[in-house]
Amino acid sequence: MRKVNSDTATHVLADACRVLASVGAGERSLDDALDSALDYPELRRTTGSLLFFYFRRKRFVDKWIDTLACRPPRPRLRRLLAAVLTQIRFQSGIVPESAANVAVELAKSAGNANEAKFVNAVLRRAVRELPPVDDAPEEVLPPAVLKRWRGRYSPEELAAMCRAFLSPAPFTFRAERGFEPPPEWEGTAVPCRGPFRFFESPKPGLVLDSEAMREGRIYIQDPATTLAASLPGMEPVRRILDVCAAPGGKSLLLSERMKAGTSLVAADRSARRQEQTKENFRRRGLDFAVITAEPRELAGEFDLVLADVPCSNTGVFRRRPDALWRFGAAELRKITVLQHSILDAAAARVAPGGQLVYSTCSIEPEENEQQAERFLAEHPDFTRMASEQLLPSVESDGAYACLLRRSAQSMPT
Ligand SMILES: C[S@@+](CC[C@H](N)C(=O)[O-])C[C@H]1O[C@@H](n2cnc3c(N)ncnc32)[C@H](O)[C@@H]1O
Repeated sequence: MRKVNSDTATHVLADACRVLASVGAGERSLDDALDSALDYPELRRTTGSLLFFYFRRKRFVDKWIDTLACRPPRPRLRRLLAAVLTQIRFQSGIVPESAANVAVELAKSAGNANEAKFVNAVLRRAVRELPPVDDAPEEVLPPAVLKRWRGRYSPEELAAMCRAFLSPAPFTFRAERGFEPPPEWEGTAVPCRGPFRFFESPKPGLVLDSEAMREGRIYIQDPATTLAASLPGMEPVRRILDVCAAPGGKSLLLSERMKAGTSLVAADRSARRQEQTKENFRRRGLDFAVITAEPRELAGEFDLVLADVPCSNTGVFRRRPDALWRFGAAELRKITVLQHSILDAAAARVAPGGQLVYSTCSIEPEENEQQAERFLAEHPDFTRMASEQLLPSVESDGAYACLLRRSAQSMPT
């Protein structure tokens, strides 16, 4: 086992606590918190990895804290215990006693001797009595999610989803036509929709640091993203609008399918995310228009409109395990109202006879089929041409996409 430099270990643990405080009771995503709450951004990977383990095993770790502590720890100490117990039980490269020592020193440095004593007592016991780990869905999935999914999936499907939740997602990337990953990347082809080429590699460092990455010849993406981009027919399409484009992943996929002379407008409400869209297009040598605007502020008529809307992310829990812990009835209501308004705004930009693709990375019916049903009931000039959902598995993320066509006879909006 690796003995980690104690400064590094202290910084990682302290930053993990900061990020957990910033995530709070579910107001912020783990990715956003990692982007903004770190004192040591150079250690982001290590801190992120620890917190990914935590959100996959949150149910176990939280229960363990309750068993070990004779009284409920105050939030600051609970966060410290959550982080260090995750290291002790789930991070195989870490010596449990060293992790415990670092946590006790951190508690001491906060200046409260009683708190440090408490942390010391809890952790000495934890290291002596490592409890067995159970991978059953009721020991892993957040209760709110388990309750919903039990009604929808068979025990076998639920167990498979749980296995996927517990396994870190493989590092996958899309390669442009004609690009072959060099042998040292040890890339293996991954199945996907449409004419795209996806690979999995156990060497993310080599891939991320490559010339091909800088030139945009490859793009880090999950194969499930090809579902939305492979549905529309491209033959009559000359004008494309992506209303939720940032950071450009699906626009890039469409660019591989579009005919010469087709234009694409990539719109998104987030100026910050659009900087990344611009950079992704620049690397690829694409001169698509990038605009910052809300979907309802957009104008013009397009042969193909893509609405890849914000969602609960329940289909991408392998990459965002914290999303399942943020999921709840109130969040679902809020996000479906937003999706409804974005889909309506996107539909208004579809030319008569044009196509509309609605997509999410959720597997909740309210965000997928039920949105499509509501839309069709309110827009009789649209017809559903196809729709499909992928369930998350150890091979790919979950996704949903629906292709709608506007009648050629309908009046322009
Ligand atoms: C799922 S992401 C899009 C991912 C993108 N299509 C890709 O493949 O790279 C959803 C996007 O919707 C945008 N969005 C547009 N209108 C929004 C609104 N009113 N509220 C929140 N997000 C909105 C977000 O900024 C975000 O970039």
